[in-house]
Formats: sequence, structure tokens, C-alpha cells
Amino acid sequence: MGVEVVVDGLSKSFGAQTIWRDVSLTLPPGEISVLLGPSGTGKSVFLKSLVGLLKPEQGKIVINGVDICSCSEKELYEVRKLFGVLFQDGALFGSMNLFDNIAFPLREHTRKSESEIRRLVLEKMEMVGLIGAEEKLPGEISGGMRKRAGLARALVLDPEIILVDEPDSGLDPVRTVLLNQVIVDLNAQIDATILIVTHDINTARTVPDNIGMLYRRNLVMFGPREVLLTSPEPVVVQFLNGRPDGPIGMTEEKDTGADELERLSQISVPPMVPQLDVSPGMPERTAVRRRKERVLRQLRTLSPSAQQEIIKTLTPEELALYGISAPATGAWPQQTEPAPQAPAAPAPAPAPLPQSEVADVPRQPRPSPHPRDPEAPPWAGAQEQATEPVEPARRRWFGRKRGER
Ligand SMILES: Nc1ncnc2c1ncn2[C@@H]1O[C@H](COP(=O)(O)OP(=O)(O)OP(=O)(O)O)[C@@H](O)[C@H]1O
Repeated sequence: MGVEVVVDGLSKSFGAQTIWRDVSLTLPPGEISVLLGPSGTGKSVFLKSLVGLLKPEQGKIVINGVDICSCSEKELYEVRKLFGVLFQDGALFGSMNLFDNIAFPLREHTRKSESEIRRLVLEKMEMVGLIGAEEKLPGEISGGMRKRAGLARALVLDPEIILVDEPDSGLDPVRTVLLNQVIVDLNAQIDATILIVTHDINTARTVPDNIGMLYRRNLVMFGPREVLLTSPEPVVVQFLNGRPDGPIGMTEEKDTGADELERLSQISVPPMVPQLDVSPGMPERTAVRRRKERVLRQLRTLSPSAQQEIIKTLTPEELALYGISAPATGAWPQQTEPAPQAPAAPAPAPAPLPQSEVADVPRQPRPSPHPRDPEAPPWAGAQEQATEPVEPARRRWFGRKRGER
């Protein structure tokens, strides 16, 4: 299984330009996560920081117990072996055929025999559907094939963490969906921890287990996909609807008028769509089961709308197993804490949760479109207000507090 990546209080600047500050998140092992954000918010800088190509000024990135922000070069070299990276353009050598491009890391970093290299390269080419294209040069194939070749090369050293920078860039919507399917199938086969940076709304809605968003030098949120995909935060609503009006402008520093925010608060988030399933014949994604257990343990800490979406996906057996009662109108599911461990023998299944009851649960109140503090980002006030009814203790739907695991 892939390894966990713990990012804690990370800040990165270039000279006087702060790219992002105090970013904390955990990429759960073996799960697929997506990082969204408008152009220029530092998503690529974040990926490069994760592999140690850029050094953040503050914070930690802990992988297998090693903080790669403060470790020795030797330790960093070892940790880097865990990564496979697919860059935006595939980063293929134009003068090498696909076979040699994909074999390159094996020839550079291992002492494997040519016959073993051949076996491994063909295995990865098969995984991404490129068998038969071994002799092609990068310039002779489509953008989608180049991406898949880049992915095969990222896979060839059997990484436990795969970083994918804008897999959709330069691809038409169909090729993007096909590449997304390859990534989901790969996750099922090798169970690697995957982080995808993308602008593509469809990718964000259908591929990941978890989603985060960078905006105005902050990580707005990071958590189970249901949290962001049902969030009424103006920046999220604008992004997911691809609208010109809202806090995101052509320049990052755009000031959003109260009228514009008010208008945006009337627009609903698009309904959730199911995650991409694995292709027929592929193994199941074990990450799905692990994620479900993890998310159910933190269910009561999530936004009501996210809870509602998660509960909709549960079978009656799972509702019984996790002690989640069907939400009566106006009430949220009650769950005893600490979250229950799965009992040895499942309790008898209750009657199925009536769909009408799930649908009737009121959505969380829309936050005020007016931020409390003119310096604070637009979601800052909204988050506190919306969290209040869920639990008296301090709520965090998105991300983690510093030091929180
Ligand atoms: N090596 C560098 N030196 C100085 N500034 C840099 C460097 N790398 C990135 N930047 C700056 O960091 C900011 C964020 O860049 P980055 O490429 O990470 O954004 P992004 O969110 O990935 O954008 P896009 O979605 O358009 O690819 C930009 O202003 C960019 O100019």
C-alpha cells in the first residue's frame, strides 16, 4: 500500500512573494486526492515541494517518518525513490522511442538486466494501454498517448506515491476521461497514494477520494470529496460551476463586491455525481473500503451536506454496523463517540433508510456573503458560522489543525 504524506504548517515564498502559508493536510495512504485552485495559486509549487525539488521556508512534510524539509540529502534521495511524477507535458525525451523513455529510470537508477527491464517496461505499458507503441517517438503520438507514456515512466520504479500535474492539460474531454480511468484502474492495481493537480471540474468531481483547494495563498479546505463538492463557499461554488462572477478573477487579488457574493450565494453547487468505478476485470480499489471506514469515523465532524451525501452511499448493513441512525427530518445522524470499530459479527440490518428522509434533511444555512474581517478570505467567517450547529466543540470540516493527525 502507498504511504501517508503528512504536510504540517507549510509555507513557501519566492522573495517577497508568498505563494501559500500554513498549509496542513494529510494524503491518506493509497487514496486518490485532488488539489484544485485557480491558476497561479501554487499547485505546481506544492507538488515540487512534496518531492523536495523546492524548499519551503516553514513547516514539515513527513513521509515514512522523515521530514523531507529538514532531512539530509541522503535521506531525501531515499524518500524520492517512493515517488513517481507525471509532469504536465509528460517530460519525455523527444529523440527516444517510448520504450527507451519508459526504461530510462530503470537504466539510470537500477542495475537490472535488459531482459528484466524489458519485462517491467512492457508491464507498465500494458497498464496504461500502450502495448504496440514501443517504437513510436513522442512526436509521432497524440497528447493523450504522451500523457500515458509519462505515466508509465512514472510507474516504472514501482512508486508508492504518484504525483500527477494537470493530467487534463491539452487533452480533449474524452481523452481526459480515459486518462482518469487509467489512474483509477492503476490505483486499484498498485494501491499507491495519488495526488492530482487539476483545473478540470469533471476530474475533480469523479476521480478523487479527497479534495483540497488552494486560493489566495491558503489551503481553503482539504478533506473527503463530499465536503468540497457540497460546499456553499463562494469560491468553491464559482469554481465548480465555472462561473465568471465570484471571488476568483483574472488576477488573484480581485475584490469581490457584496452584491456579487450575494448573487453567488443564490447559485447552488452542482449535484454530486458518483466516483469513477474501476474497469471490468480490474481488482477492487481497497482504498474505497479504507476511506469509508476513515470517513465514517469522522462523520460528525463534517458539514451536514457532506454527511448527507456520505450516508446516501451506505447500505443498510453499513448503517447498522456503524451505529448511524436514519436522520429524522431536521436532525442529523447521531453517532456515539468514539467512533465504533467494526464488530466481529455485523448487527442485523435495519430497514433501508427512506430516501425521502435523506432528501428532507435541511441543507446547512448559507453563510453570510460578507466576510467579518476585510483582510480575511471570504470563507473565513462563513466557515465558523456554518459549523456552529453541528457540535458545540470547535469544528473543522476541512483540513487539520496544526499538529492534528
Ligand atoms: N522557481 C520559481 N521562482 C520564482 N517564482 C516561481 C517559481 N516557481 C513558481 N513561481 C511562482 O509561483 C506562483 C505559483 O506558480 P505555480 O506554477 O505553482 O501555480 P499553479 O497553481 O500551478 O498555476 P497553473 O494552474 O497555472 O499551472 C507563480 O506566481 C509563479 O510565477
